[in-house]
Amino acid sequence: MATWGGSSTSSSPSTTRRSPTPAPSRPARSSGEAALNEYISGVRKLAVRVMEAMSEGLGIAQADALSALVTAEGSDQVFRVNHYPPCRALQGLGCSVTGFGEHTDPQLVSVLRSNGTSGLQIALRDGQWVSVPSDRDSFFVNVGDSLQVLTNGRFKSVKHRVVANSLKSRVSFIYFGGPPLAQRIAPLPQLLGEGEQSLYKEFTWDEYKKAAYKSRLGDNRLAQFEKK
Ligand SMILES: O=C(O)CCC(=O)C(=O)O
Ligand SMILES: [Fe+2]
Repeated sequence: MATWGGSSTSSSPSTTRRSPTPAPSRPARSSGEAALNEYISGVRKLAVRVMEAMSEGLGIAQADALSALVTAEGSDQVFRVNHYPPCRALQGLGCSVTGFGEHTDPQLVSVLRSNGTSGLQIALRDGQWVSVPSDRDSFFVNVGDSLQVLTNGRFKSVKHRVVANSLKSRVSFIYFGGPPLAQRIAPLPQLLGEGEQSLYKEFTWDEYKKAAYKSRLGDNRLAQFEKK
């Protein structure tokens, strides 16, 4: 299938930026950079709140049991801007072109906002694709593979993709909250019930990232770390 736009193609420039943690240590060089830093710090706070609510929902007494991994010194955070130009050739054809192929995000949590143009879809358990409403004032929070492991599968990383729009350009801004490279990714001990074993082999975030880069986007990257 053809791919249209997205962060990996040169036809539509996009930006991947590693965010300083927790806050920039030097003054911003421009008002644009200052605004970007402010935005990143805001969505990071949102990610922390969501992870705290998840801990609470899981009955974990320690509120920051999950969120501490994204606030930790050296946490691995990425901010990405994707641009999908309109694919006018599709108009009236009743078919679609992939903008960003199906995948799960490897980090703990992703916080996405778009310019209000539709295109993002998630896969339901039965494999059916459903569109995520393209409200520019809403945030879409996605569970990543690492959070699936930390919760021993209680939260699942959801497969998603982007389908190009025939009329409007789509721009998305995504904050990916990852742990420090040396962080061991394993189910939280306080979460495991009596006799409950981890569903996954042990690995660090660095090992998982390296394995993810070696795999293809659409591969089930967690599969090689699942205990058989
Ligand atoms: O651009 C989008 O809406 C989603 C992109 C995405 O899933 C990603 O960058 O991981
Ligand atoms: Fe993604």
